[in-house]
Amino acid sequence: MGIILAKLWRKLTNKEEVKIVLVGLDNAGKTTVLYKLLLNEVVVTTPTIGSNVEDLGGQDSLRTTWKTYYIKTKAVIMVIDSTDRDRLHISRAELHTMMEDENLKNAVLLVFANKQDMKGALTAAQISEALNLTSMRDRQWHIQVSIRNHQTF
Ligand SMILES: Nc1nc2c(ncn2[C@@H]2O[C@H](COP(=O)(O)OP(=O)(O)OP(=O)(O)O)[C@@H](O)[C@H]2O)c(=O)[nH]1
Ligand SMILES: [Mg+2]
Repeated sequence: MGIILAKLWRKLTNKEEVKIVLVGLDNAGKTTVLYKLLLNEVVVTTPTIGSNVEDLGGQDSLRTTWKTYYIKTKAVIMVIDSTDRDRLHISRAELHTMMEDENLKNAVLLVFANKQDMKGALTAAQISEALNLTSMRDRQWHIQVSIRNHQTF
């Protein structure tokens, strides 16, 4: 995760400061991912690249606040609980609605298919299809599965 993001940041920013928002439904794993991310950032990223990471709460009532963070956002990371099949359609709706926001017109998108260590986790291809990622033709997007091993949890 750290390496991928470091590459993404470098590619995106050429060492400029970049704002990334981290979204996803409640329980997707955003705070967990952010914690891992910040540990990597302290060691690898901070000395060379400024960054501003926002982890936005995913509960239903909090999702309307997401858009207040979009201004000047260069990248969106949407964390998905890969076992949460029943709510993938909600993630899809939230994703497509948010990416229509004018402030996110040029933002790149990383879908992070989290909880791959859990039984019944959907694959990147299945999640990609459920989220209808291929419909986003003018968007630079990538889907990444988590590579966390089971012992971590
Ligand atoms: N097995 C497993 N559990 C995970 C993984 N990532 C997160 N979790 C667990 O999922 C639960 C929710 O994680 P959080 O990081 O709090 O989720 P969140 O997206 O920040 O949730 P909100 O703050 O409510 O929006 C916690 O119990 C985590 O330990 C993972 O990759 N595998
Ligand atoms: Mg959280």
